[in-house]
Amino acid sequence: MATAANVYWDTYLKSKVSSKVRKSIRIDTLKKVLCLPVSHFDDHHSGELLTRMTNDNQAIGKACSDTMLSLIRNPILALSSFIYLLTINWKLAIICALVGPMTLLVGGGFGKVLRHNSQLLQHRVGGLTSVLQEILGSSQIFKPFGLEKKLLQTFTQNSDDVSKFEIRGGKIQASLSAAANAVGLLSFIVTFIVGAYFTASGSMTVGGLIAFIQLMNHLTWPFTGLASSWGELQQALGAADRIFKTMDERTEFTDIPTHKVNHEFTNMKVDGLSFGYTSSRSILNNVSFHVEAGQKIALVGPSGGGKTTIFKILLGLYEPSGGDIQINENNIRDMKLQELRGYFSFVPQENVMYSGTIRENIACGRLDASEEEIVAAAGDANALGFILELPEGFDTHMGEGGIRLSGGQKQRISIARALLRNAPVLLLDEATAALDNESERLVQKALERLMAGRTTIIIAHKLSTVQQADQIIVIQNGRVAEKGRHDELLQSEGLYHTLYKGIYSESHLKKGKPLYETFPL
Ligand SMILES: Nc1ncnc2c1ncn2[C@@H]1O[C@H](COP(=O)(O)OP(=O)(O)OP(=O)(O)O)[C@@H](O)[C@H]1O
Repeated sequence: MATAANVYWDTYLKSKVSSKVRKSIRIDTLKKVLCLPVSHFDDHHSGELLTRMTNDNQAIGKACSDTMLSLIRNPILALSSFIYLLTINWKLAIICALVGPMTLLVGGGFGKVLRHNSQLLQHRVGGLTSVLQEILGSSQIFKPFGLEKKLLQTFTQNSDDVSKFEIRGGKIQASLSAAANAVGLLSFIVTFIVGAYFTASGSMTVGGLIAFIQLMNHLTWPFTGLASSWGELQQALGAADRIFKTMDERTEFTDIPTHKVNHEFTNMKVDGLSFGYTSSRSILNNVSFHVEAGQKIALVGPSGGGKTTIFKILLGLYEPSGGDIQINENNIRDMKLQELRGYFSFVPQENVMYSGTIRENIACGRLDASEEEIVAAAGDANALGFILELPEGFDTHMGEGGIRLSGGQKQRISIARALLRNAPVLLLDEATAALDNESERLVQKALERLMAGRTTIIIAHKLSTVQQADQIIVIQNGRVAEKGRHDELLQSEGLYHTLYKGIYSESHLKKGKPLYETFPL
């Protein structure tokens, strides 16, 4: 009964400790990840961060239970056995105890190699996880393009690489165990020979030798076990190194901040803005424009010119390398990031949906919004109709395993979020994906409501949006090529005129309607 209870508590407590440690590391790592700047995600594969949260976390959890226990328990066992053996024959006990330093030497040597291998292995596991993530998230593309074979090949190559380091790790661990056992066996043989000599010379009885040999096992196996545990500890320390590396990364915030919307907005001045994602390539050069409260500003220009980059800087996702941005006459460099972000609602082109209910997805706009406010935002975003038609309405689950919404429906959820946020400046990256007429009409109406009375900066693709703007800023190769209203820019016959002609002229000859509905090309 006592043994059964002992086994129960031993297993239960070890798993409890391991689980608590893993949970705490998982949460601390995620807290850190949430505070990392966007640039970190440009340079690191998400698979790497995933392995920190899974494999590395697992290794540390194990080390904190089984390994740590054996590192504490085994020396105590060895020490008590040693004291007992001393009472039988102190000379033989000292010879026998030499097993200790020898196994520790073996454990230390192999442990270093194991730690290095574990670093290399986890790096490859990170790569493999990233490849797997990409494959799982791209079924809409790899199936029509018939990429199954190519993806399998890429995955197999990465998997082979992981397997190579796993097998190498197994070999090192096996060598460590074999060497520790060999040391144990050697110590047994030496003790037996010396013991036999002591017995023959009369300084030890046969009974004493038999008792000694039976008991010495309790001295040698804790040490051989210690060598394996040492190896495991080294692998866990490798995992801890990687987690600490993430923990030491530079963050945007020291702790998860509280965000609040800033309702007061009078103007924004962007003066001589310069920026490059890397020091070797400049993306924005001396970009300047002013925005007054209530204005609609359209950013247009050829692809890759830097329009989205301007949004990223306004949202504080990247720091400008030169120039100034002032909001209400205050330089954004002197603001906290949460204060800066509090001026904006952002509607991206790609509508990101989280797993959770439709209600939760809309409430991302303002987490403390009431049910009435959520319903009203859905109504204004023309989303209420389709939400109420769903069997579970606002409680319908989205994301993996949940409902899949159409492109237009997702856009309307995104608009509802922005309406709920009710920030004074709207940053809108107009969608280029074509919707059917009815869906387009519903999205357009929702956007009109969202923009009404709100300062708006739009990365514009639709001709109608551009024509209605108070100011059009044409961005080309990271510079402001032209600024002005639609008519003024057409008259000046610059880049805007060329882009406009490109979408308008041919159809104008035919039906008086634009050839393309998006602008610019
Ligand atoms: N995270 C990044 N790291 C490095 N370069 C980037 C990054 N994001 C964008 N770029 C580069 O910056 C340049 C400007 O990109 P940006 O997305 O701002 O252009 P854009 O005018 O919005 O283009 P589009 O109209 O096609 O969306 C491009 O050459 C792009 O390759």
